[in-house]
Amino acid sequence: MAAGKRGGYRENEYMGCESEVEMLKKENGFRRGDYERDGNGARDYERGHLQAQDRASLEDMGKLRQKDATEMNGGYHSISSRSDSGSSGGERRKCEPAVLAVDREPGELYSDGSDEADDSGMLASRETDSKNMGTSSLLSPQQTRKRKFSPIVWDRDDREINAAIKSRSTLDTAPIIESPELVMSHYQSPQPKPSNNEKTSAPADDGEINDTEINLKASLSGGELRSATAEVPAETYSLQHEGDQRVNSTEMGEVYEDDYAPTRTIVSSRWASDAESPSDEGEISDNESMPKPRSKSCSEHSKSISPEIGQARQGSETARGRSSRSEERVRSSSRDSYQDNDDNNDPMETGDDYNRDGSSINEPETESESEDYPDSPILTDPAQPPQRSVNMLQGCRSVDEFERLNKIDEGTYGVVFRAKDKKTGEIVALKKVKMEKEREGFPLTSLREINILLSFDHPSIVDVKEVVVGSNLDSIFMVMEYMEHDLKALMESMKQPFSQSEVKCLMLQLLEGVKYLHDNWVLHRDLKTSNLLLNNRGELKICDFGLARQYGSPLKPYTHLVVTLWYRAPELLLGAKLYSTAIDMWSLGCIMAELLSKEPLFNGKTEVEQLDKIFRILGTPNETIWPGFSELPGVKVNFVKHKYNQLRRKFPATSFTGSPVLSDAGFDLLNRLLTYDPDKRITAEEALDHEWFREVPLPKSKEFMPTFPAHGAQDRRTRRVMKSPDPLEEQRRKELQQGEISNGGLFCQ
Ligand SMILES: Nc1ncnc2c1ncn2[C@@H]1O[C@H](COP(=O)(O)OP(=O)(O)OP(=O)(O)O)[C@@H](O)[C@H]1O
Repeated sequence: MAAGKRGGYRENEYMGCESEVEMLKKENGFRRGDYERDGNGARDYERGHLQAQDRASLEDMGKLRQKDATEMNGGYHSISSRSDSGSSGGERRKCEPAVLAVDREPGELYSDGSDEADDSGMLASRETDSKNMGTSSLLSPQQTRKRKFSPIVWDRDDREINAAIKSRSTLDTAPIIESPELVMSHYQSPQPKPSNNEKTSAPADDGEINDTEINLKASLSGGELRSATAEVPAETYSLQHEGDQRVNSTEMGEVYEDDYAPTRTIVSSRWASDAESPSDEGEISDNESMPKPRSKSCSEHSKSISPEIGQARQGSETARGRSSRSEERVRSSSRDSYQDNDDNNDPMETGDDYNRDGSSINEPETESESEDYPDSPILTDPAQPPQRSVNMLQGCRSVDEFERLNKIDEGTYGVVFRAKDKKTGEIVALKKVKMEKEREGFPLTSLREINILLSFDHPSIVDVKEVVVGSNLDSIFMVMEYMEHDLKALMESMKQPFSQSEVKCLMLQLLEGVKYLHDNWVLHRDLKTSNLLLNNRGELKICDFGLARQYGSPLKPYTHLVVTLWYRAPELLLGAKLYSTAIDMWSLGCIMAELLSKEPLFNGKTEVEQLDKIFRILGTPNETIWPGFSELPGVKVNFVKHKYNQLRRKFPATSFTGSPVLSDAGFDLLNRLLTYDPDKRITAEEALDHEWFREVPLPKSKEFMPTFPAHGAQDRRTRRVMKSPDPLEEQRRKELQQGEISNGGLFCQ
C-alpha cells in the first residue's frame, strides 16, 4: 500500500539538468471549465453535492441511513495513546538505545524507553523490532479504541427520495416517529487500499458506480436501537443505482466523482434561499458515503452506546476488509429534553446573553426563508417548522445546555465557541455550522465533518463528543473537546520556533493521525497549521474535516481545488484530478518546515505564485524526476527552470544566522515529504519509521512540551497576523490567473 520511497530530494537537487521537456501542452492553461465547474471554491463546490443527500436525509421521516464503521473503518490500530499507555508497555514502540541521556533535551525520551517515554503514547518510543511490526499492529484488542457512532444520514436512493417527496406533505405534518428505522445505503464496495504508486484510471464512463448499497435497518424501540446482523448482497444495492446519473462527463471524457449530477428533482430545504450558490441544484453524490462510520446517537445518550460494538479491528488487512456487511442495532435513547419547535430562546442563536464581545454571531434563520422558493414543487407551507431536521435531530441535546463563554474563531463554514457544559462544568468547543449560505440544505462540508469526526476515534484527531441543536432545530453544533491553541495562532505568538525535539513530538502525533486517516480511506485535504490543535498537555489533534473525503481504489477524479494554497501539493496546483494520500503528505512537509522555522514555507498568493515559490526552492520539476509531470493539465507553459534544490539553505545542518537547524536525517524526511512525484512521496507509515525520530535530539515527551497561556477569551482569527488564503478566496482570482497562465505568466522565460 505504501508508496515507494525512492527519495526525492537528490533528484530534486539536480533536477532540470536532464532532458528538456516539451512544456507546451495541448490544453490552454488551467481549463476554464474546471474553474467554472468548481464554482465558488472547493467547499461550496463540494457542498452542493451533499445538499441533495442531506435533503433526502432530512426529509426521510424516521429513516436514518447509517454506515457501518466496522466495514468502513475497521481495522485501525493506533499507537497507544495516553489512555492506552497503561495497558501494555510491551506493545508500544520503544526507542532504540542510540543516545546518552545527557544528550536529551528536557522532556525528551530516553532511548531505552525507561522514563516518560513509556507514557508518551504517540511519541517515538519504538521497539527495536518495530520495523517488522509496522505501525498498525501494536495494540491489543483491549487497547484498541472504540469507534464512535455517527447520527448523520448520508445517501439515499431515488426511490426513497421520491417516496419521501411524495409523502412529504403527509410527513411534514406527521407526528414524530417514535421508532425510526435506520437505513444505511450506498456503501462503497470493499476495495483494497491503493498504494501511492497505484494510479488507476478514472472509472469507466458507463456510469458504473463502485458503490454497493447496504441497507442497515435498526429498529428503534423503547429508546433502544437493537442490533442484528444481516448479509446484504452487493447486487441488491447496485440495482438501486439504476437511473442515477451520478457522474458528469467532461468535455475531456473524464469522469469526476465530485461532479455527480442527479436527474431527480430535489426538494428545497427550508434553508433554500439565495441565487448565489452554484447551479448544483439537485446534485447528489451517491459516493459521498463515508468510510464505514458507525452511527452515534447525537444525544448525550450516545455516550452510552454499547461499547461492544464499534470496535476497531486489528491489523491493516482487517482494516481494509470492508466487505463485511452487518446490520447492527445500536443502543440509543430518545431525546428526553426535546425542544419544541416554537422555542426561540436559543442564546447561542440570539447572542443576547452571550455576545460578550458584542459581535454578531448569527443571522437569524427565519421561517420566511422558504418563501424564497415559491416555485419549489415540493415545499409545503413555508411556515412549517423544519420537521425533517426535527426528526433527524430529535435525539440531540439542546445547545441551551451549554453556556457560551466566548468566540474562539470564525472560519469559513463554522463559528467556534468556547462553552461550558452546564451539567458537568466541562469546557468544550462548540462549532456551529453556518447555514446562511445554504439554500439546499445542510452543508456538505459540515455533514462530512460531523460524520467523520463522530466515527473516528484517535488521540490525534479532535474528539467530537456529540451534536447538539439550537432551539430552532435548524442550527447544529458539534461539541468538541476544547483545545487551548491551534498551531498557527500559537506560532504567531511565539518568539522562537519550536525546537527540533518539539517538532518531532508534534510531527509524530500528526503523522499518527494522518496515518489513521489514510488507513481508514480518508483524505483530509486541508492540513495546515491552523487546523492542528494543541492543548496544554502537549497533545496535537487534527481538526476541520470539512474538505475531507473518502477515497478508494481505483482512484476517482476529484476536484483539485482543495487544500489551502500554501499547503497544496504541486499535483493539485497543476490540475491533477486523480490524487491520493500523497497530497496530505505534501501538506505535512509544509507544516514540518513551518514548525521548524515559524514561517510558512511557500506562501503564494495565487496558484501561479505558489508554484513559482515551490519551484524556486525545490527546483522546477521535469519528466525525469516526475514521470507524468508533463501531462498534467496545468503544465502548459514554459516554466522558468530552477535547476537546484535550495531547501537545504533554508534548513542548514548548522547555522550562525538564525536559520532553523535541521540534521541530515531531518532534512531527508522533509525532502521526502516534499518530493514532487506523488508516487515517490513518503507515506505516513514510512515517515513514522524515519530515522529522524530515532536520532538525538529525541522527540520531546508530550508531558514536557512547553505550555502556553491560553487566550481563551480571544478570537484567534483576529489575533492572526498572517492568514493563508483559503481555497475560496482563490476563486476571486481565477479569471486573472487564467489570463496569467495563458499568457505564460510568471513562468515564461
Ligand atoms: N476543538 C477545538 N478547540 C479549540 N479551538 C478550536 C477547536 N476546533 C476549532 N478550533 C478553532 O477554530 C478554528 C476554526 O475551526 P475550523 O477550522 O474547524 O473551522 P472552519 O470554519 O472550517 O475554519 P477554516 O475557514 O479556517 O477552514 C481553528 O483554527 C481553531 O483555532
